[in-house]
Amino acid sequence: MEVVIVADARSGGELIAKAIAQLLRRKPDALLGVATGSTPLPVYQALTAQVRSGAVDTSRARIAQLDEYVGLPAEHPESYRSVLRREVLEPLGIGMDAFLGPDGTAEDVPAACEAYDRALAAAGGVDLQLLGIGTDGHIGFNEPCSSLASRTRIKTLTEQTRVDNARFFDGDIAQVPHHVITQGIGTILEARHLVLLATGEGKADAVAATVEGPVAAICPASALQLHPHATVVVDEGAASKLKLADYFRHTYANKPEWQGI
Ligand SMILES: N[C@@H]1[C@@H](O)[C@H](O)[C@@H](COP(=O)(O)O)O[C@@H]1O
Repeated sequence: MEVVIVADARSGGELIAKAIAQLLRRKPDALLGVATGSTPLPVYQALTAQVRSGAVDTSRARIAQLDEYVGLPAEHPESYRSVLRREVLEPLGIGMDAFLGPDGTAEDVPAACEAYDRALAAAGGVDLQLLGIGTDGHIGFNEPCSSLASRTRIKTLTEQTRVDNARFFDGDIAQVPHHVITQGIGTILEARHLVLLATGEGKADAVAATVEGPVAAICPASALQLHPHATVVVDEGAASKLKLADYFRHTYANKPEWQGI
């Protein structure tokens, strides 16, 4: 696992957007796994700026969703499908025909979950999966004690995650669904490159457990330690509880630039 400590969220966004641009130059129809939440927004903004300046071409790129609320109509402004359309697809000029996501409105949710895993595999797998992290170490919506081998499935949100996400629902927790579909940890680990972005001191404990703690289901993001190409990008706040911060700074500063992340 590589840990890159950046000055702020904006620099983190630019670094990851650069890696995505490099991937798209190598593979124009790459399947990009994207996450919702506030943290990845600087990545999407930096990538959009690159598209507008002509530095990167996203016309053949494909987008895959990480997770979704169960029961919210697809057109609900806070369904993750709507959020991704607004924050990723439209700014990057990518159409819904290049979008893969689970059906959170399906009558048969387990069948919809299995269908999504099959669709990801049929699309050739995710090339780069961008991840945020919950304060409890969750990735996607894999809450603590999720199986590290899990596939896409339905999960019940913890009260903390519903409280955290109420800000997207007028601060009204009653509007936050209890159930979600999330790519499983086993599914996420199949992506070729995992890039987790965490910013702010509020994520410092979760980041320390992810990077320096044991691989354990209590911290789902610690499963990244099992992946051969995982990059954790953190700002100073999110890095503040890393014991090996100086080591991470030193190795990244001395890395050959052509390697990228
Ligand atoms: N399902 C999403 C996660 O994918 C995201 O990483 C997390 C953190 O969100 P934020 O980046 O806003 O802190 O929120 C939600 O739970």
